[in-house]
Amino acid sequence: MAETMVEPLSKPVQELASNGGEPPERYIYRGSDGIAPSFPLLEVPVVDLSCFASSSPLADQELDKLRLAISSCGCFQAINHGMSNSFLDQLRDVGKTFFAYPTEEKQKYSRAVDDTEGYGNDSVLSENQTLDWSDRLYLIVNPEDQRKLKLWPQNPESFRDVLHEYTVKLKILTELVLKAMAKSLNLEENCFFDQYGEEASMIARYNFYPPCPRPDLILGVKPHADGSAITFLLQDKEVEGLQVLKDNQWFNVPIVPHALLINVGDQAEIMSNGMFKSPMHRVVTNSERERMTLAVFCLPEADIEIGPVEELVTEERPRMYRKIKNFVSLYFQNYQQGKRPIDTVKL
Ligand SMILES: O=C(O)CCC(=O)C(=O)O
Ligand SMILES: [Fe+2]
Repeated sequence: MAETMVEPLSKPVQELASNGGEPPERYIYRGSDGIAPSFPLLEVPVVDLSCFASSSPLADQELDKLRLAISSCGCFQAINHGMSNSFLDQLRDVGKTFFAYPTEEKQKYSRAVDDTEGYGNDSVLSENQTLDWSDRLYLIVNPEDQRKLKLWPQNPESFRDVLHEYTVKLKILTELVLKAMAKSLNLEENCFFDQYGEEASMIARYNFYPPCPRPDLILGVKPHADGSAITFLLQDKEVEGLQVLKDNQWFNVPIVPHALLINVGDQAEIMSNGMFKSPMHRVVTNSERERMTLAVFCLPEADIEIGPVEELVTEERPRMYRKIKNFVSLYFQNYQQGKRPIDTVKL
């Protein structure tokens, strides 16, 4: 995921927030899609993952729900994913504890100017880029031999174990979900998983959004679609902020306690020949409360060529995307220039 930086890292947003005053110009969002004072709520389907794990009589019904969800809004709330509430709380707690430390402690894990991994904020790739109102901790968690442990916080003490355990669990869930996505279209269950590969990468990103003095002018994350195959998002337990674009309108994504929000990324849209939608989404800020989320991006192995599954290319539905390897490298080149990376592989 090499990005080319044009200037050194800027101040943590957390410091800007605690210093008060008017936020710097570079954070003001100038998109035409504006930030209204309120938004309608999106009805995100809730899918019971336990129905896919065994030969449940409810499997067919749940597969229909899954297909409808990811071919319309591009995301669903996954419940019965096999992780306890207390474990999800621990995952949130280690992140919140880390971001609550003084800057010096966090900066032990700072990302290098020419890297994406570590503690830091929005990578500055162009002079006129609008910055996101968030600080992050971005870590490759899989394959395990690619972990850079020097960037993994040693405090709180349980941080590394908890994130490791989450990775192991999500690896299993990724396979389950990719197979269910194939079955929901009556395809051979391995058709997406084979393209994804056994040694796929998983990248974890803790997103920390300090309270923002101008939620009417500033976004936590600019509009984007994920470059992954699928993304798991552990939302903040109490504070909303995520919005999804549907029918050209922004909707708030509700918090479903104990659920994981799973969304389709560009690479699953490509593999499904556009049957599944990689939704545009963004994060709004609020002036009262901080918010923290944990996103895990699941990316197909970089040297496997991905492309639309042949069964999904028909006369009525011609091939929409060309085959591509290492989609992620192309992703960043286009994203910060305000282009949708997936458009560059459209036929
Ligand atoms: O924090 C959120 O709700 C979403 C973050 C997100 O979209 C991302 O990290 O790609
Ligand atoms: Fe995202």
